[in-house]
Amino acid sequence: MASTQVSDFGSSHSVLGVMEVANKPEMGIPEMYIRPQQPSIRSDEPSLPTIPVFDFKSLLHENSRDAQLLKLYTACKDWGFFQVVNHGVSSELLQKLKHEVEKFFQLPIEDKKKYQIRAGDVQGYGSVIRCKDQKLDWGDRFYMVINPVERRKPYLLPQLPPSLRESLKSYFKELRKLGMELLGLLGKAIGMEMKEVEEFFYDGMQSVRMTYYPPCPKPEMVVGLTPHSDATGITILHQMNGVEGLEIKKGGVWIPVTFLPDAFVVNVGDIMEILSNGAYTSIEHRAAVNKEKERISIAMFFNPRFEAEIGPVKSLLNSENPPLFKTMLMEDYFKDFFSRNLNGKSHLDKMRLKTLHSLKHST
Ligand SMILES: O=C(O)CCC(=O)C(=O)O
Ligand SMILES: [Fe+2]
Repeated sequence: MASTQVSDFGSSHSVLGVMEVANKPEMGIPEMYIRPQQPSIRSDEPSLPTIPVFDFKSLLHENSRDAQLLKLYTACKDWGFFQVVNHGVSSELLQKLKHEVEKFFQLPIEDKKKYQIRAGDVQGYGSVIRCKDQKLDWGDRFYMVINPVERRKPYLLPQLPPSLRESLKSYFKELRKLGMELLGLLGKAIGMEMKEVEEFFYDGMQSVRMTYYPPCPKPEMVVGLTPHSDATGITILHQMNGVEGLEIKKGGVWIPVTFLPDAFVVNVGDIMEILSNGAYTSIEHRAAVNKEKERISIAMFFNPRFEAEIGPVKSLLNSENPPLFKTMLMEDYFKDFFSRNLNGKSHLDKMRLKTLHSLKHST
Protein backbone atom coordinates (compact mmCIF):
# COMPACT_ATOMS: atom_id res chain seq x y z
CA MET A 1 0.00 0.00 0.00
CA ALA A 2 2.92 2.32 0.54
CA SER A 3 6.53 2.83 -0.34
CA THR A 4 8.71 4.96 1.89
CA GLN A 5 9.83 8.39 0.87
CA VAL A 6 10.76 11.57 2.64
CA SER A 7 8.37 14.47 2.82
CA ASP A 8 7.32 17.30 5.18
CA PHE A 9 7.55 15.43 8.45
CA GLY A 10 9.56 12.20 8.56
CA SER A 11 8.86 8.98 6.73
CA SER A 12 6.13 6.38 7.09
CA HIS A 13 3.52 4.05 5.62
CA SER A 14 -0.18 4.40 6.25
CA VAL A 15 -3.37 2.34 6.52
CA LEU A 16 -6.82 3.69 5.85
CA GLY A 17 -8.69 2.68 8.97
CA VAL A 18 -10.96 0.44 10.90
CA MET A 19 -14.44 1.20 9.56
CA GLU A 20 -14.22 -1.63 7.02
CA VAL A 21 -13.32 -4.05 9.81
CA ALA A 22 -16.05 -2.74 12.10
CA ASN A 23 -18.63 -3.24 9.35
CA LYS A 24 -17.82 -6.97 9.21
CA PRO A 25 -18.18 -8.20 12.80
CA GLU A 26 -18.00 -11.83 11.60
CA MET A 27 -14.29 -11.19 10.91
CA GLY A 28 -13.63 -10.74 14.64
CA ILE A 29 -11.08 -8.24 15.87
CA PRO A 30 -7.82 -8.45 13.91
CA GLU A 31 -4.72 -9.03 15.99
CA MET A 32 -3.23 -5.65 15.13
CA TYR A 33 -6.06 -3.89 17.00
CA ILE A 34 -5.87 -6.04 20.13
CA ARG A 35 -3.95 -4.43 22.95
CA PRO A 36 -1.98 -6.32 25.51
CA GLN A 37 -3.59 -5.81 28.89
CA GLN A 38 -4.66 -2.17 28.97
CA PRO A 39 -3.44 -0.14 31.91
CA SER A 40 -7.11 0.54 32.38
CA ILE A 41 -7.24 1.42 36.02
CA ARG A 42 -10.42 3.27 35.26
CA SER A 43 -11.58 5.08 38.34
CA ASP A 44 -14.63 3.38 39.84
CA GLU A 45 -15.35 5.94 42.52
CA PRO A 46 -19.08 6.64 42.75
CA SER A 47 -18.66 10.38 42.35
CA LEU A 48 -15.80 11.27 40.07
CA PRO A 49 -14.14 14.65 40.08
CA THR A 50 -14.88 16.59 36.90
CA ILE A 51 -12.78 19.04 34.94
CA PRO A 52 -13.42 22.74 35.67
CA VAL A 53 -16.01 24.58 33.55
CA PHE A 54 -15.73 28.18 32.36
CA ASP A 55 -18.33 30.49 30.95
CA PHE A 56 -16.32 32.10 28.17
CA LYS A 57 -18.23 35.40 28.19
CA SER A 58 -17.58 35.87 31.88
CA LEU A 59 -13.91 34.93 31.41
CA LEU A 60 -13.65 37.92 29.10
CA HIS A 61 -15.57 40.20 31.41
CA GLU A 62 -13.35 42.82 33.08
CA ASN A 63 -15.16 42.77 36.45
CA SER A 64 -14.73 39.10 37.14
CA ARG A 65 -11.36 38.83 35.48
CA ASP A 66 -8.89 38.41 38.35
CA ALA A 67 -10.87 35.72 40.13
CA GLN A 68 -11.54 33.97 36.82
CA LEU A 69 -7.89 34.15 35.78
CA LEU A 70 -6.85 32.59 39.05
CA LYS A 71 -9.39 29.82 38.50
CA LEU A 72 -8.06 29.35 34.96
CA TYR A 73 -4.48 29.22 36.22
CA THR A 74 -5.43 26.55 38.77
CA ALA A 75 -7.34 24.55 36.13
CA CYS A 76 -4.33 24.55 33.78
CA LYS A 77 -1.95 23.66 36.59
CA ASP A 78 -3.95 20.96 38.36
CA TRP A 79 -5.99 19.49 35.52
CA GLY A 80 -4.49 20.65 32.22
CA PHE A 81 -8.07 20.29 30.96
CA PHE A 82 -11.20 22.43 31.21
CA GLN A 83 -14.54 22.93 29.46
CA VAL A 84 -15.78 26.14 27.90
CA VAL A 85 -19.45 26.95 27.49
CA ASN A 86 -21.04 30.11 26.11
CA HIS A 87 -18.12 30.27 23.69
CA GLY A 88 -19.97 32.06 20.93
CA VAL A 89 -19.71 29.33 18.25
CA SER A 90 -23.30 28.78 17.15
CA SER A 91 -25.16 25.50 17.64
CA GLU A 92 -26.24 25.76 14.00
CA LEU A 93 -22.66 25.67 12.78
CA LEU A 94 -21.86 22.78 15.14
CA GLN A 95 -24.90 20.85 13.91
CA LYS A 96 -24.11 21.47 10.28
CA LEU A 97 -20.51 20.45 10.73
CA LYS A 98 -21.54 17.30 12.57
CA HIS A 99 -23.83 16.36 9.72
CA GLU A 100 -21.14 16.97 7.08
CA VAL A 101 -18.41 15.13 8.96
CA GLU A 102 -20.70 12.16 9.58
CA LYS A 103 -21.55 12.05 5.89
CA PHE A 104 -17.89 12.19 4.96
CA PHE A 105 -16.84 9.26 7.13
CA GLN A 106 -19.78 7.23 5.77
CA LEU A 107 -18.53 7.65 2.19
CA PRO A 108 -17.44 4.44 0.45
CA ILE A 109 -13.81 3.58 1.09
CA GLU A 110 -12.96 4.18 -2.60
CA ASP A 111 -14.03 7.81 -2.26
CA LYS A 112 -11.93 8.33 0.85
CA LYS A 113 -8.86 6.68 -0.65
CA LYS A 114 -7.94 9.78 -2.58
CA TYR A 115 -7.25 11.53 0.73
CA GLN A 116 -5.13 8.69 2.11
CA ILE A 117 -1.92 9.73 3.85
CA ARG A 118 0.79 9.48 1.23
CA ALA A 119 4.00 7.58 1.81
CA GLY A 120 6.31 9.57 4.02
CA ASP A 121 3.67 12.09 5.06
CA VAL A 122 1.40 12.55 8.07
CA GLN A 123 -1.48 14.56 6.62
CA GLY A 124 -4.59 12.94 5.21
CA TYR A 125 -6.97 10.07 5.87
CA GLY A 126 -5.79 7.03 7.84
CA SER A 127 -3.12 6.14 10.34
CA VAL A 128 0.62 6.25 9.99
CA ILE A 129 2.50 2.97 10.41
CA ARG A 130 6.08 3.26 11.54
CA CYS A 131 7.04 -0.24 12.63
CA LYS A 132 6.04 -3.80 11.83
CA ASP A 133 4.33 -4.76 15.07
CA GLN A 134 2.63 -1.44 15.69
CA LYS A 135 -0.83 -1.71 17.25
CA LEU A 136 -3.58 0.22 15.55
CA ASP A 137 -6.23 2.44 17.08
CA TRP A 138 -9.94 1.65 16.72
CA GLY A 139 -10.69 4.87 14.90
CA ASP A 140 -10.59 6.38 11.42
CA ARG A 141 -9.03 9.78 11.24
CA PHE A 142 -8.31 12.66 8.98
CA TYR A 143 -5.53 15.06 9.92
CA MET A 144 -4.48 18.19 8.06
CA VAL A 145 -2.58 21.42 8.54
CA ILE A 146 -4.77 24.43 7.79
CA ASN A 147 -2.47 27.30 8.69
CA PRO A 148 -0.18 28.67 7.36
CA VAL A 149 -2.11 28.39 4.12
CA GLU A 150 0.98 27.50 2.06
CA ARG A 151 1.38 24.30 4.11
CA ARG A 152 -2.06 23.02 3.06
CA LYS A 153 -2.03 20.01 0.80
CA PRO A 154 -3.80 20.67 -2.52
CA TYR A 155 -5.36 17.18 -2.46
CA LEU A 156 -6.93 17.55 1.01
CA LEU A 157 -9.02 20.59 2.00
CA PRO A 158 -9.59 21.89 -1.58
CA GLN A 159 -10.75 18.42 -2.70
CA LEU A 160 -13.23 17.77 0.12
CA PRO A 161 -16.96 17.72 -0.72
CA PRO A 162 -17.89 21.44 -1.05
CA SER A 163 -20.47 21.50 1.77
CA LEU A 164 -18.00 19.92 4.21
CA ARG A 165 -15.25 22.25 3.05
CA GLU A 166 -17.39 25.34 3.60
CA SER A 167 -18.52 24.24 7.08
CA LEU A 168 -14.94 23.43 8.01
CA LYS A 169 -13.72 26.81 6.82
CA SER A 170 -16.33 28.61 8.95
CA TYR A 171 -15.36 26.42 11.89
CA PHE A 172 -11.64 27.13 11.43
CA LYS A 173 -12.31 30.84 11.39
CA GLU A 174 -14.50 30.83 14.49
CA LEU A 175 -12.11 28.60 16.40
CA ARG A 176 -9.10 30.62 15.42
CA LYS A 177 -10.63 33.64 17.12
CA LEU A 178 -11.59 31.62 20.18
CA GLY A 179 -8.18 29.91 20.24
CA MET A 180 -6.29 33.21 20.22
CA GLU A 181 -8.50 34.61 22.96
CA LEU A 182 -7.95 31.52 25.09
CA LEU A 183 -4.20 31.60 24.49
CA GLY A 184 -4.22 35.27 25.54
CA LEU A 185 -6.05 34.40 28.77
CA LEU A 186 -3.79 31.44 29.55
CA GLY A 187 -0.77 33.66 28.93
CA LYS A 188 -2.16 36.45 31.08
CA ALA A 189 -2.87 34.05 33.93
CA ILE A 190 0.88 33.32 34.20
CA GLY A 191 1.92 36.93 33.71
CA MET A 192 2.63 37.02 29.96
CA GLU A 193 1.85 40.14 27.96
CA MET A 194 -0.52 39.72 24.99
CA LYS A 195 2.39 40.91 22.84
CA GLU A 196 4.48 37.96 23.96
CA VAL A 197 1.61 35.53 23.31
CA GLU A 198 1.22 36.97 19.81
CA GLU A 199 4.93 36.67 19.09
CA PHE A 200 4.53 32.92 19.43
CA PHE A 201 1.02 32.28 18.20
CA TYR A 202 -0.02 34.99 15.76
CA ASP A 203 -0.51 33.30 12.37
CA GLY A 204 0.65 30.12 14.09
CA MET A 205 0.51 26.53 12.91
CA GLN A 206 -3.08 25.35 13.15
CA SER A 207 -4.15 21.83 12.35
CA VAL A 208 -7.21 19.65 12.75
CA ARG A 209 -7.97 15.99 13.40
CA MET A 210 -11.40 14.54 12.81
CA THR A 211 -11.91 11.05 14.21
CA TYR A 212 -14.67 8.50 13.68
CA TYR A 213 -14.62 5.72 16.26
CA PRO A 214 -16.91 2.87 15.13
CA PRO A 215 -18.59 0.72 17.79
CA CYS A 216 -16.51 -2.31 18.74
CA PRO A 217 -17.90 -5.73 19.80
CA LYS A 218 -15.14 -6.00 22.45
CA PRO A 219 -14.32 -2.43 23.44
CA GLU A 220 -12.13 -3.50 26.37
CA MET A 221 -9.69 -5.18 23.96
CA VAL A 222 -8.97 -2.09 21.85
CA VAL A 223 -8.16 1.60 22.19
CA GLY A 224 -9.82 4.36 20.17
CA LEU A 225 -6.84 6.65 20.50
CA THR A 226 -3.56 5.63 22.18
CA PRO A 227 -2.67 7.46 25.41
CA HIS A 228 -0.75 10.61 24.57
CA SER A 229 -0.30 14.21 25.50
CA ASP A 230 -0.84 16.72 22.71
CA ALA A 231 2.35 18.23 21.28
CA THR A 232 0.44 21.50 20.87
CA GLY A 233 0.06 24.92 22.44
CA ILE A 234 -3.58 24.23 23.22
CA THR A 235 -6.18 21.89 21.75
CA ILE A 236 -9.90 22.64 21.44
CA LEU A 237 -11.91 19.44 21.24
CA HIS A 238 -15.52 19.08 20.25
CA GLN A 239 -17.37 15.82 20.75
CA MET A 240 -19.60 16.12 17.74
CA ASN A 241 -22.33 13.52 18.24
CA GLY A 242 -22.53 13.65 22.03
CA VAL A 243 -21.09 10.14 22.52
CA GLU A 244 -18.47 10.02 25.27
CA GLY A 245 -15.11 8.28 25.35
CA LEU A 246 -12.42 10.79 26.29
CA GLU A 247 -10.46 9.79 29.39
CA ILE A 248 -7.73 11.72 31.16
CA LYS A 249 -5.06 10.45 33.49
CA LYS A 250 -5.10 12.06 36.88
CA GLY A 251 -3.39 10.75 39.97
CA GLY A 252 -2.56 7.50 38.15
CA VAL A 253 -6.15 6.63 37.19
CA TRP A 254 -8.14 7.22 34.02
CA ILE A 255 -11.09 9.52 34.54
CA PRO A 256 -13.85 9.72 31.90
CA VAL A 257 -14.75 13.25 30.82
CA THR A 258 -18.42 14.14 30.66
CA PHE A 259 -19.03 16.88 28.11
CA LEU A 260 -21.69 19.53 28.64
CA PRO A 261 -23.93 19.99 25.57
CA ASP A 262 -22.18 22.01 22.84
CA ALA A 263 -19.19 22.60 25.12
CA PHE A 264 -15.58 22.61 23.99
CA VAL A 265 -12.98 20.76 25.98
CA VAL A 266 -9.72 22.70 26.02
CA ASN A 267 -6.42 21.17 27.00
CA VAL A 268 -2.94 22.43 27.66
CA GLY A 269 -0.47 20.86 25.22
CA ASP A 270 3.23 20.13 25.65
CA ILE A 271 4.26 23.46 24.09
CA MET A 272 2.22 25.38 26.65
CA GLU A 273 3.82 23.35 29.43
CA ILE A 274 7.21 24.30 27.98
CA LEU A 275 6.39 28.01 27.50
CA SER A 276 4.99 28.25 31.02
CA ASN A 277 8.13 26.49 32.32
CA GLY A 278 6.04 23.76 33.86
CA ALA A 279 3.47 26.00 35.55
CA TYR A 280 0.82 24.39 33.34
CA THR A 281 0.50 20.65 32.82
CA SER A 282 -0.06 18.82 29.59
CA ILE A 283 -2.10 15.78 30.64
CA GLU A 284 -2.12 12.33 29.14
CA HIS A 285 -5.44 11.34 27.63
CA ARG A 286 -6.91 8.60 25.45
CA ALA A 287 -10.17 7.73 23.76
CA ALA A 288 -12.15 4.63 24.68
CA VAL A 289 -14.78 3.12 22.37
CA ASN A 290 -18.05 1.38 23.14
CA LYS A 291 -20.22 -1.46 21.86
CA GLU A 292 -23.30 0.44 20.83
CA LYS A 293 -22.60 3.71 19.12
CA GLU A 294 -20.00 5.36 16.93
CA ARG A 295 -18.30 8.45 18.28
CA ILE A 296 -17.13 11.47 16.29
CA SER A 297 -14.74 14.13 17.53
CA ILE A 298 -12.93 17.09 16.02
CA ALA A 299 -9.74 18.37 17.61
CA MET A 300 -8.27 21.71 16.60
CA PHE A 301 -4.60 22.22 17.46
CA PHE A 302 -3.09 25.67 18.04
CA ASN A 303 0.66 26.02 17.83
CA PRO A 304 3.31 28.71 17.51
CA ARG A 305 4.59 29.85 14.12
CA PHE A 306 7.07 27.48 12.49
CA GLU A 307 9.77 30.18 12.83
CA ALA A 308 9.23 30.62 16.59
CA GLU A 309 11.81 29.47 19.11
CA ILE A 310 9.90 27.44 21.66
CA GLY A 311 11.25 27.30 25.17
CA PRO A 312 10.32 28.73 28.58
CA VAL A 313 9.17 32.35 28.17
CA LYS A 314 12.14 34.56 29.12
CA SER A 315 10.16 37.07 31.17
CA LEU A 316 8.98 34.27 33.49
CA LEU A 317 12.48 33.09 34.33
CA ASN A 318 14.64 34.13 37.27
CA SER A 319 16.96 32.48 39.78
CA GLU A 320 13.94 31.01 41.60
CA ASN A 321 12.46 29.79 38.35
CA PRO A 322 15.29 28.55 36.10
CA PRO A 323 14.42 27.00 32.72
CA LEU A 324 13.21 23.39 32.97
CA PHE A 325 13.06 22.84 29.19
CA LYS A 326 15.29 23.26 26.17
CA THR A 327 14.62 25.84 23.49
CA MET A 328 14.06 24.61 19.96
CA LEU A 329 12.82 25.90 16.63
CA MET A 330 9.13 25.04 16.24
CA GLU A 331 9.81 23.51 12.80
CA ASP A 332 12.37 21.09 14.28
CA TYR A 333 10.16 20.29 17.24
CA PHE A 334 7.36 19.17 14.94
CA LYS A 335 9.63 17.23 12.60
CA ASP A 336 10.85 15.32 15.60
CA PHE A 337 7.32 14.78 16.94
CA PHE A 338 5.96 13.44 13.68
CA SER A 339 8.84 11.04 13.25
CA ARG A 340 7.67 9.11 16.33
CA ASN A 341 4.64 7.20 17.51
CA LEU A 342 2.26 8.55 20.11
CA ASN A 343 3.55 7.40 23.44
CA GLY A 344 2.34 9.09 26.61
CA LYS A 345 4.45 12.13 27.45
CA SER A 346 7.71 10.81 26.01
CA HIS A 347 8.04 13.65 23.51
CA LEU A 348 7.87 16.32 26.19
CA ASP A 349 10.36 14.39 28.33
CA LYS A 350 12.91 14.78 25.55
CA MET A 351 12.67 18.55 25.95
CA ARG A 352 13.33 18.46 29.69
CA LEU A 353 16.61 19.87 30.97
CA LYS A 354 18.20 17.79 33.67
CA THR A 355 18.83 20.54 36.20
CA LEU A 356 19.06 20.20 39.94
CA HIS A 357 15.84 22.17 40.12
CA SER A 358 13.96 19.83 37.77
CA LEU A 359 15.27 16.75 39.59
CA LYS A 360 13.95 18.23 42.84
CA HIS A 361 10.55 18.83 41.21
CA SER A 362 10.24 15.40 39.63
CA THR A 363 10.51 13.56 42.96
O1 LIG B 1 -11.46 12.01 20.35
C1 LIG B 1 -11.12 12.40 21.45
O2 LIG B 1 -11.89 12.51 22.41
C2 LIG B 1 -9.68 12.75 21.71
C3 LIG B 1 -8.97 13.31 20.51
C4 LIG B 1 -7.55 13.66 20.84
O3 LIG B 1 -7.10 13.57 21.94
C5 LIG B 1 -6.66 14.14 19.75
O4 LIG B 1 -7.10 14.15 18.58
O5 LIG B 1 -5.51 14.51 20.06
FE1 LIG C 1 -5.17 14.54 22.10
